[in-house]
Amino acid sequence: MSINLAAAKRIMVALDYAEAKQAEALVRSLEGIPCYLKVGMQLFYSAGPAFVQMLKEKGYNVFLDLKMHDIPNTVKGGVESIAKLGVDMFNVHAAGGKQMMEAAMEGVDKALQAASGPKPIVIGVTQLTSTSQAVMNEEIGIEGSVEDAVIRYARLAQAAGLHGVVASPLEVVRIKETCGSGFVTVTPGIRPAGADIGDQSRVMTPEQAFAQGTDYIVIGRPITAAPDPRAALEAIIASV
Ligand SMILES: O=c1ccn([C@@H]2O[C@H](COP(=O)(O)O)[C@@H](O)[C@H]2O)c(=O)[nH]1
Repeated sequence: MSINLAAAKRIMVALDYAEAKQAEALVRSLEGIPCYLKVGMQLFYSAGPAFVQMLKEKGYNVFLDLKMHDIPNTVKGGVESIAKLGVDMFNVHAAGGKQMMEAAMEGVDKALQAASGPKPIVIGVTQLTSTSQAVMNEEIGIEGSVEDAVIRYARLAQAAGLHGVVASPLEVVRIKETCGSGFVTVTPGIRPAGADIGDQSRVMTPEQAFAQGTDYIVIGRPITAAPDPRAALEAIIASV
């Protein structure tokens, strides 16, 4: 089967596993498909930097999804450590504020002064795709629409010098209108038609998400929990 390489590069597979050996088996099963690989907190906390370095040695683009959110000085230090790993993308919570996001960018510059390498794409998490309108208003206590909240975070992230945001595909058109087409959007909350939504709330299919103009889609369980993950990824690639 021939693979649409351009589409594959814009699909991030979430390696949400407890142990390195499970993630390694998944990566082996996807061999030859140039998808992005996303390492989140579950795998990073157990497998650590060595796992990220192994993916980089295999030539993968890696998104380190640790969603940093702390005081500016701590985030700057954390970013210095992860920028030295040579990841292609990482993120911080936009809710940490402009000063915290600026500190993240300073952390990148400091790491790259010490060890030269390509500059990672730094993105801000807006409203988690598991957060519904009701949860945001009634539990978290943020007023207004989710879309407006996402746009405020996106503007703040852009003002702090970040390259883009994580949001749901439902907000992509407004993010691009507000921040420009070059402002990167990374969209989880992706479910092929008929797939179980699980804990996600703001969802679209892969085809719909790309039709909104998103740059990257993030997909975990529809691939990792499939009986044949490679076939699931190939079907998604073929659908977009
Ligand atoms: O708002 C966000 C930010 C990050 N994620 C991450 O994306 C994947 C989605 O996995 P699925 O199994 O496809 O639901 C997961 O690693 C999340 O931590 C997100 O879903 N929403």
